[in-house]
Amino acid sequence: MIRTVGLTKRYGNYKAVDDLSMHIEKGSCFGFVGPNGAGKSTTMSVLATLLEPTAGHAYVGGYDVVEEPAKVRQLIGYMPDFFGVYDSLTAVEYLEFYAGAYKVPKENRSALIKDLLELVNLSGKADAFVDTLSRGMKQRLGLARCLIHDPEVLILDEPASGLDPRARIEMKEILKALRGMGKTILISSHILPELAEMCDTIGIIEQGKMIALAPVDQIAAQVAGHRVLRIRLLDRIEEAGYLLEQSELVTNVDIEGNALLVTYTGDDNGQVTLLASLVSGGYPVLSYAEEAGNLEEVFLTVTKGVGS
Ligand SMILES: Nc1ncnc2c1ncn2[C@@H]1O[C@H](COP(=O)(O)OP(=O)(O)OP(=O)(O)O)[C@@H](O)[C@H]1O
Repeated sequence: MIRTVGLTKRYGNYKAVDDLSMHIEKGSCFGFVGPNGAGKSTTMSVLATLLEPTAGHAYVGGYDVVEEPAKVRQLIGYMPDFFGVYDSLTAVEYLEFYAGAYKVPKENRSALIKDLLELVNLSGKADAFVDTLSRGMKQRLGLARCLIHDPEVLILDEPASGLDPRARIEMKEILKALRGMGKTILISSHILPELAEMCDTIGIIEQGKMIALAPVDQIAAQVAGHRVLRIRLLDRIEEAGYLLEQSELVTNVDIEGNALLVTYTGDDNGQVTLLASLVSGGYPVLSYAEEAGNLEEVFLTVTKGVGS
């Protein structure tokens, strides 16, 4: 449903998106995660036909975003990371304005707007002025706005950013409902675990390049080659760290209090050998454990150092 092929976008000499290729199946939810400035918004703006690529191609529903932008716009609902709302309008008036812009037949508008407000849990705020809504409510109204022409594809640039935990949960629930309706969703965030809860595929982008892309249940496994071991010792911490650094399966050792955080690229058998080398060397190992397959950890591991 969405495809980019060698997509590249430069701002002057700076490559914000660098030879990015990805494919998002119809009906799936693709989580686009990356640190600030990674190129998520730029990629999404190209897909939303607001920016032209410098090189490469992007397609939505088979339409080239440069060749047939009008067709693409009809297919997508795009929610930018920052958007203004017209404060002097009520929630209903705001949606009526967009329904008009998308030429929704007049006779259908009020039922449609009622349904959309219900979907985004804003029925009680139908006649409230937009400037009286909380940030979370404004975000949900923005989501309703991008659904006004019943698009098949949603491109949502950090829809949960700046929201408190409760508002994030509400947003997540709405997105799940949209998935249930069969929409294809491309959603970005800085927060991998949050995306993992609702997406089926995760792409991690940094410095304009896709550095990991896998089904959500495999993204941790994909980087399992870089798991982190936490080894607590009674003493001789630095010495033990030095010993472990000699292993070619260990790429980094950090000391945190009385624990070593060991970045490890081997398999389970190698871990046993590593522990055995500590024990046989007489190091007083208190505990030895793999850090839980924490997705935030995965994210930090794969993005570590690339952007710094
Ligand atoms: N109009 C512009 N002119 C010049 N550079 C830009 C422009 N827009 C973005 N950039 C740069 O391109 C890079 C990618 O920005 P982009 O907004 O796509 O990243 P992002 O992953 O969405 O980041 P964030 O999570 O902070 O929104 C950044 O270094 C940014 O400073």
